[in-house]
Amino acid sequence: MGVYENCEQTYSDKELAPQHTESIVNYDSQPIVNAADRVYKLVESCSSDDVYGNNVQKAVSVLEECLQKYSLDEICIGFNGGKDCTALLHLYHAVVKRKYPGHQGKLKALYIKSKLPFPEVEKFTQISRDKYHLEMLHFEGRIKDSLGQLKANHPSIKAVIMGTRLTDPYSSHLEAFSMTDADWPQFMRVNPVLHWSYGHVWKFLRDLCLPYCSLYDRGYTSLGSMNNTHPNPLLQYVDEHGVLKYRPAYTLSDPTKERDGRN
Ligand SMILES: Cc1cc2nc3c(=O)[nH]c(=O)nc-3n(C[C@H](O)[C@H](O)[C@H](O)COP(=O)(O)OP(=O)(O)OC[C@H]3O[C@@H](n4cnc5c(N)ncnc54)[C@H](O)[C@@H]3O)c2cc1C
Repeated sequence: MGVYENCEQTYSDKELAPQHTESIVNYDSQPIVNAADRVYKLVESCSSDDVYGNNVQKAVSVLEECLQKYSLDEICIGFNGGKDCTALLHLYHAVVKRKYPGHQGKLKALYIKSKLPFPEVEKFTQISRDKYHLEMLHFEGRIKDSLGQLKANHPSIKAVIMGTRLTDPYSSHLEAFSMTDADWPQFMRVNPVLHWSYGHVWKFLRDLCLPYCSLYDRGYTSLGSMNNTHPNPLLQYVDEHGVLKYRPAYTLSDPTKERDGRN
């Protein structure tokens, strides 16, 4: 598993676990190397009534439009280790590979560290940095202040690609390309996965065998900081030994309860 050898169990590891050998799994051991081929194959083969496939297609075309409007130097992806931007990072990587096949440089990623980050999130962002060859633009503290520092320290950046979905708080008015609000540091917010559902994000991560933060396999369905995030109570169960456990995030059946572990 290369870079992932020391990391906590991911979905991909679980699929390889010995107890699962009786089932047939479409496992991709090199999902990042094969990103462009697999993503574009998915997009090219989807039918008009396939909501998931159409959402992936839409995300790819928003990213392609972004790459027409801005150079790679003018773009960074907002990456905090959450599931939405994990799916998005893979899409961005795939679209860049398709448009610039010989590109060897690093993609810029913005990571604003919260006051009390989960160590698992920190670790996952580092693993992703190495695996996707990211240049991390690292800040700490409030998002708004950090964006002010981003503008001052990296004046070439004009657009931030984000994993925001319409169901996120205060996001229902957003479009694929929306400037930040007038009282925020000015960046173009690029929102390729706005119309994705909770289930679409998990389908994408699991179908493409992408690594994701291990907290999601321990019942967390939406990640904030350590002081305001818990496993989702809807995923709780008691095992045969009477031990309280949590099912993985992708098993959550009611997507409206995604943030039930956050306060
Ligand atoms: C670039 C940017 C521009 C913003 N502009 C505005 C604005 O104009 N007006 C306003 O009211 N609020 C703005 N916000 C705040 C935003 O609306 C959310 O409040 C914030 O993203 C946290 O939401 P969440 O907890 O739901 O996180 P998420 O659902 O995880 O956030 C959605 C997406 O934002 C990005 N993101 C979130 N947190 C981070 C982080 N710590 N480091 C890097 N990327 C991150 C990721 O791409 C993530 O997928 C902005 C945030 C960012 C990162």
